[in-house]
Amino acid sequence: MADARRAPLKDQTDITGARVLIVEARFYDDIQDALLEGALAELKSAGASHDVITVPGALEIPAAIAIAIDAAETNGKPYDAAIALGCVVRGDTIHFEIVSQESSRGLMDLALSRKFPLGNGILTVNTEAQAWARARASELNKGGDAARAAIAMLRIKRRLAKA
Ligand SMILES: Nc1c(NC[C@H](O)[C@H](O)[C@H](O)CO)[nH]c(=O)[nH]c1=O
Ligand SMILES: CC(=O)[C@@H](O)COP(=O)(O)O
Repeated sequence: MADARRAPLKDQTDITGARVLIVEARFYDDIQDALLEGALAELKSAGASHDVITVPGALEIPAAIAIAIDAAETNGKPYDAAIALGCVVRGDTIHFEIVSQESSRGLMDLALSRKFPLGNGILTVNTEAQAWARARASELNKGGDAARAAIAMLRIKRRLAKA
């Protein structure tokens, strides 16, 4: 597997108190627990609060994020960033391509159209073994990767807003 270590980003713009939405697809419960553990550890070290919404599968994640963002804005408690977590494992049909590509496209559309800091932690793998290699709670955890990406984008957004 390609080296999963990431060069630490230099931007340390304060995001203490940021509200982060996590939308998780609990298709593989135990793998999801590991991804969520990795993401929560990153949010804790960044001083951000979080809410978790659970959906049936990865295909539902983008819509759930859009619904939750709008509801939070209406309630006067907007989210500052979002993290998508899930695991899509290839089966016997082309459904894998649909679920993995459409969930990813939906997240990208959201991030671009709303200029919204978002991390994609949806694993798209051929086997559960590949998923576990990317979900175990360590520096390889893709849940932690997605949280770091969302945090990095939020720091950029806040820094540029002050510029
Ligand atoms: N096969 C996987 C799915 N499939 C379900 C879809 O995400 C969706 O919930 C369904 O098509 C109804 O709209 N979801 C995963 O998250 N992981 C999979 O491996
Ligand atoms: C990613 C999926 O939807 C997949 O797990 C479904 O399996 P299959 O393609 O055999 O129906």
